[in-house]
Amino acid sequence: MEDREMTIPRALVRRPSPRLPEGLVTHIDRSPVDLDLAVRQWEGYAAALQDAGWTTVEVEPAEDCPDSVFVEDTVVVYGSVAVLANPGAPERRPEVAGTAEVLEEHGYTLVEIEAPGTLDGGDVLKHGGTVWVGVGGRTDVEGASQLRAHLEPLGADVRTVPQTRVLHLKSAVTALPDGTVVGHEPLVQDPSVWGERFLAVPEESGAHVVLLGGDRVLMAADAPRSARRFRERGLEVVEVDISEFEKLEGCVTCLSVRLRSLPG
Ligand SMILES: CN(C)C(=N)NCCC[C@H](N)C(=O)O
Repeated sequence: MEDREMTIPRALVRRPSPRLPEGLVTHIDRSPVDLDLAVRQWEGYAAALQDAGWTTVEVEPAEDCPDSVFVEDTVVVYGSVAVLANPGAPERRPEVAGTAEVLEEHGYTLVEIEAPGTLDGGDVLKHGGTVWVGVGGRTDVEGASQLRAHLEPLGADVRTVPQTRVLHLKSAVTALPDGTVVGHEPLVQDPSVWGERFLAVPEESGAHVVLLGGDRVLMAADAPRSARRFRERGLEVVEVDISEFEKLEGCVTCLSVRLRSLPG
């Protein structure tokens, strides 16, 4: 693999299904989703990635899968290995094939989480060589241990974290570029897992950041106080409105999979 290829920043995204409004809700009450607005918000999200220098790669849309826009849940990418998820919600399992296809075309080595283990990509937070896996919701102990078996030979330090208060681990916490783990405390099961590196943020959506490279982060527009704190820490914050996806327990992380080392 050439160095140039190692550094092309690309991100998988998947256009919303016309059935998006039927997407799953688990921890919140259902409210109507405006499909046209959702499509515009998705386009705005993809444009924000592109403006930040990312080439977006579209996974073939899965029209019959309401939650398929949340492409993050279908895979965990580590270097040139793609660990295909076995989503904890059976209705989401057909989403995985489309992600597998595009990653195979791009030269990734595919491995998979096999039943009876379950694992959703949204339960996996990576930073540096550490991989935290939220267990207790969509991801079970067996799924987490299969992930460990795939990633530890690659040098990852895989740690499990209890996770039941929200849908996914990354609904509760994500990491800033310097490795600070941000979370809205009422939703974080055990902040002591992260010790000194944990930073409480005042809004639920303030806990969700996508790292765009350097000091730039992408986050939802409905967490202005958290955004201000990040700016005070020297970060450049890009905000996008994703209200329609939040109605389905989605957040900014769920809508893409960043491929820093995509070969070819
Ligand atoms: C970090 N998060 C939250 C995610 N990666 N995924 C959100 C999936 C939402 C979907 N309605 C579902 O219930 O599966």
